Amino acid sequence: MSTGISPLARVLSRFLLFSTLILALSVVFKARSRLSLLYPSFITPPPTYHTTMSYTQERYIAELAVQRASILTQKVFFEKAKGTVSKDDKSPVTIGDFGAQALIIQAIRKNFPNDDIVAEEEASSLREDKALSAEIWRLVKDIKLDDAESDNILGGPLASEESMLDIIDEGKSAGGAKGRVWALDPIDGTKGFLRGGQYAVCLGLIVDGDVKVGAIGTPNLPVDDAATIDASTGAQQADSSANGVLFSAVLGEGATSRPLATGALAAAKPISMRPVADIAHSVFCEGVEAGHSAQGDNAAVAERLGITAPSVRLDSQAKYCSIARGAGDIYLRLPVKKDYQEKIWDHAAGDLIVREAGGQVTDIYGNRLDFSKGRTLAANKGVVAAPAAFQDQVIDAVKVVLKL
Ligand SMILES: Nc1ncnc2c1ncn2[C@@H]1O[C@H](COP(=O)(O)O)[C@@H](OP(=O)(O)O)[C@H]1O
Ligand SMILES: [Mg+2]
Ligand SMILES: [Mg+2]
Ligand SMILES: [Mg+2]
Repeated sequence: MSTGISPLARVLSRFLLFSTLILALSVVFKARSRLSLLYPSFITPPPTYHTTMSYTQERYIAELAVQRASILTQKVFFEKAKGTVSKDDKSPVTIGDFGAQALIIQAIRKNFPNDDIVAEEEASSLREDKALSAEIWRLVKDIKLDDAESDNILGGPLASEESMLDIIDEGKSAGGAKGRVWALDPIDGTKGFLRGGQYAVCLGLIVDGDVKVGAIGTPNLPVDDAATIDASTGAQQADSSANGVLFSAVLGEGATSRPLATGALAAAKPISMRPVADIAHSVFCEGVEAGHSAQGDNAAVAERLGITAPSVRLDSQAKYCSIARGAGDIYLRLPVKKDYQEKIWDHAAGDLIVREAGGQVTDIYGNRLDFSKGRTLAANKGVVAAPAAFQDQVIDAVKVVLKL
């Protein structure tokens, strides 16, 4: 049966419908583009403004994580659980190094799961040494901050011995010039730690090759920023016996120190390098270990600068922290071995803390440390840190002594 509509009428009506649709669409587009001249936001999404990131959360997590790991290192020291294994670079690796690395990586993973991590230690030797692994787990499993909320923020206790080993191995990133990379030295100055001297728990955040955040725990430095330095023991001497400091910095926002606490963070105060009128009256820091510290060359540089005060010898990034709060003025780390490449975890946090406290940090040629080259500072040799106004003068002396 016929419907009464001819095929021609059907084609015509479809054509009409189609052209009405096209017309309607063009009217809408015209109106939108006109409107967008007056109210761009009507069409275009509002522009996103890239303000300077404050890294508040990163600083907070770094400080808390370093604080919790420092509690472990102290526990390990006081229990005298000094089991060590040998590593390729012959530096002792202790229970504290592995345990602190696991605790800090867990905190980073919990809060910033997509970030890369470059950490000093790896778990392969532990997987072969079941007794050492079990001993580390015994000490790590109960470590927590007194403040439950803060501890929760870090992810609470680790789940198991096996997951602890896996977490330790999450610090194997290659680093480089792109993205967010945490540089972690769970115990810097392991030899100082074993001697009961200075050591530091160090964590830095590098974004696109630039250090943005640094946090360092120094459990054996006096809380008092103004404590005097005893050159013979290489440590600051405080009137009170309160030890344990947490330093931190964010690029462009200054450096602070606060007492290392066992729960929530203690109150922080700003720190800065002390004013130096004449470089000859300054004090310089250097490493204790002759294998890392060219003490003869350092002394020759000091002599050229007219410095007569004896050097202060400290292990670890406690040297950066000390000059950043005015306990000493210059840090000299001239190369001992020609081919040695400094590791990024030995410098990232300290470099930023000193610069934010009014200092300058360069290599022996006067070039800024370049954290974009991977796991090492492949583009630099040695380290020289000094009050910014005197950096050139110190570098000139270094160049003469090292015949650069
Ligand atoms: N030949 C060398 N030159 C410079 N630094 C070296 C070195 N051999 C090892 N180191 C590094 O020196 C760090 C200690 O520095 P300092 O002597 O200032 O305390 C060690 O960190 P760890 O103790 O974390 O292994 C290690 O990475
Ligand atoms: Mg080491
Ligand atoms: Mg180190
Ligand atoms: Mg270390």
